[in-house]
Parts: sequence; C-alpha cells; structure tokens
Amino acid sequence: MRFDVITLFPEMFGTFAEQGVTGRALTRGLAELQLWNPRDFTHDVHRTVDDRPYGGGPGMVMKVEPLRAAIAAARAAAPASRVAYLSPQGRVLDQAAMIEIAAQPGWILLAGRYEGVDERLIEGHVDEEWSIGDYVLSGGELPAMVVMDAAIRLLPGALGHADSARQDSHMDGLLDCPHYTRPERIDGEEVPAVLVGGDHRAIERWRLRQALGRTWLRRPEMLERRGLSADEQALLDDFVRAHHA
Ligand SMILES: Nc1nonc1C(=O)N[C@@H]1CC[C@H](O)C1
Repeated sequence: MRFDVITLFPEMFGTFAEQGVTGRALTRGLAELQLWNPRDFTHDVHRTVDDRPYGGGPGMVMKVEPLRAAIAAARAAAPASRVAYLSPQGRVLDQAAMIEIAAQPGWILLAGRYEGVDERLIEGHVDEEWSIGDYVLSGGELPAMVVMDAAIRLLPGALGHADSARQDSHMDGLLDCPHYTRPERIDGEEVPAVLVGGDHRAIERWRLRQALGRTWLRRPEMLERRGLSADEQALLDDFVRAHHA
C-alpha cells in the first residue's frame, strides 16, 4: 500500500516513518510513504504557498497552484492512488472507513495548514474529503498520520500477533475489553482471577462479556448499530444484572 502525503512540514513524519508499527511496516515494505512539499512547486523567490482570503477575515488560505502541481506530481508517481483532503468539513472516519481505506492500493493525502485550501483546488483536484473528528487542528499532518496508522495496522503482517488487529477495539463493532499485566496484585488491586486461571475458553468468554458490557455502558449506540447474537445478548444480560446488583 502506498501513501503520498502533501505537506509543508515533512519533518513531522520522521518518527512515524521510523518507529513502531508504522515504522516497521514501512521498513519492511508492507507500505511505502512519499512526502511532497508544496514549496518545492513554487516559482517565486519567497516560495509562496498561501495568501490572504478574499472577502477578508483572519488567517491565510493555501493557494491553488503549488498544491495542484504537487498533486499532479504525486498522481504521476502513484497513478492508482486517489486524492483525499483532511479537513473538519470531511466525512468523519471510523473503523469501518479505515477498513475501506486500507483496501485501496494507495492514497494521496493532502494535509492543509492555515485556514485551509482554496475551494477551487478541492473541487477540481480532490477526490474525497475526510475528517478525523469534530474539532479544529493546526494542520492536516496529524490527521494524515492517524489515517495511515489505522490503515497500516490492518495490512496483513503489519502487527506482531495477527490477532491484535482483530481484537482491537472497534474491530468487531465493540469497545475493547480491559487489559492487565504483571504484577498480579498492586495497591491491593488484583487481576481478575479468570485471566490467571489458564482456561482459554473462559478467558475468551470473559473478554467478550467485558467488551459487550463496556460498550453498553459507554457507547450504547454502537450496540444498536451492530446488533447482537443470542449468545452475545445472554452475556450482556449477565453483565447488566451484575452491574445493577
Ligand atoms: N479535524 C480534522 N480532521 O482532519 N483535518 C482536521 C483539521 O482540523 N484540520 C485543520 C483545519 C484547518 C487547518 O488547515 C487544518
């Protein structure tokens, strides 16, 4: 899977490309990342990429020409990739969206800065507009890394233990179960006995019950959307009874 990111701050991607799951995936060639700086596509001595907004108002707007040229260069290098612009005006992404994104051969991600980009660039040269949530950031670089991280995790072989991705929260439409590690007792708090008992079937059932119960407590709308099997409903009923006891 190939990612091309158009960004004024390529240096922000250093750690992302060198460390952790994403760094390993890129190093091992499971994914590739190419960065394109719009300033390299300017022709004036000041390498101008932004200008004042028509109609007045605060801040600056990114100009069409440098972005258009950077997108064209990225499209030439990655002809199978579609262009996505990260902005609060876009489709808010969830795990289902990340699965769709990871199924594509590649993406050209446009990371905006300032007040955003000239609308004519979006209308004429962007295929999709995505948001990582209803809040305003200083740039699209972190959203680009969020999207690439979530997608790369889904690539076969990207995670040490294949199950990790499947058991990630939201992968099965549920929140994740609680996790524990050594020591077994700390500040008087014990690890749930089932997790140290060695009965793998009981552990699996406990984890599913906890995931169902937490989703019911914290994000009930996710349960509505997902639906439950008879067995899952029984586990949840058991959790709810214990919760109210
Ligand atoms: N939320 C988001 N999801 O994707 N992108 C954003 C976001 O806040 N972008 C900033 C808005 C102006 C600045 O150009 C960059």
